[in-house]
Amino acid sequence: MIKAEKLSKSYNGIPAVHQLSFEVARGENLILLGTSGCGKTTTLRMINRLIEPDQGTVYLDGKDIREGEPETLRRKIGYVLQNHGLFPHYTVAENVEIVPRLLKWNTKQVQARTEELFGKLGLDLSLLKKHPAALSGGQQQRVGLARALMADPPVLLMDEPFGALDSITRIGIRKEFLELDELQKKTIIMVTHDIQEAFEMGDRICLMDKGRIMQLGSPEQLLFEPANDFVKEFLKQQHLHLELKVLKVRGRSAWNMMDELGSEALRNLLNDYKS
Ligand SMILES: Nc1ncnc2c1ncn2[C@@H]1O[C@H](COP(=O)(O)OP(=O)(O)OP(=O)(O)O)[C@@H](O)[C@H]1O
Repeated sequence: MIKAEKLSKSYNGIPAVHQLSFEVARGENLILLGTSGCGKTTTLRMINRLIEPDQGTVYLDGKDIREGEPETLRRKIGYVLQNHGLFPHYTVAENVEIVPRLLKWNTKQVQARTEELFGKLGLDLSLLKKHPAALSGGQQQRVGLARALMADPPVLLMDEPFGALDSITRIGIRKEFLELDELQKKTIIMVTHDIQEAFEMGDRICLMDKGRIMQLGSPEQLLFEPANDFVKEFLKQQHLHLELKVLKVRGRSAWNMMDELGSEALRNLLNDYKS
């Protein structure tokens, strides 16, 4: 569905992203994970042409994204910005109507889609008249998602979508996102620096450092088959917690997994639970 081929981007001669290549299958959730400044946002923004790469190509369904107009591309790709990215001087209604207005939907269509999405996202319709500042962080984030989903784009890019929320709200809203039917079939690329979040939400994780991919693989692969010392070190502190998360998320028998993977730490922990 999405293929990035040897993407590079420098700012003032300093490389931010270097020769990055990856593919994302239809319906897959790919997480771009890494510390601040490793090039996650630059990578994400090269996919919807908010940033043009110095080198390399992005393909959407086999077609070079530079071939059409950026606006046409962005209708196929929803974008949830860091800190919700709502326009502060627009009401909530005006914010969510931006793309439908561009697509010249009539008022009835806009209203029906807004009501549908607000229902699914647990947002009260009375919020439509308010300005973003009058909403809680969780509500703002949901409105940001609603705005990105209005035209039902097949691809969704999310840049630290939960970054501004406190940790309790964050866990709750993450769970809601995972269960939302609107997101089930979408191809999602999400940026985060939160390791737990990456392991909970990603089908695959692209761990980056200094503009390069350190490892791209399933959560299990990163945990149990780290490609290098960087990956090992990056996950070290939270390893046990992540092992349990992987088991829970994948819904597989912990004992089978343990035999397959032979993880000593997990074996000890499960033995503790058993006794
Ligand atoms: N417009 C710009 N001008 C100059 N340098 C930039 C610009 N945008 C990004 N950079 C630099 O490029 C590098 C990668 O930035 P990027 O925002 O892609 O990283 P990131 O991993 O998303 O970081 P964060 O998690 O902090 O958002 C950083 O060193 C950053 O300072």
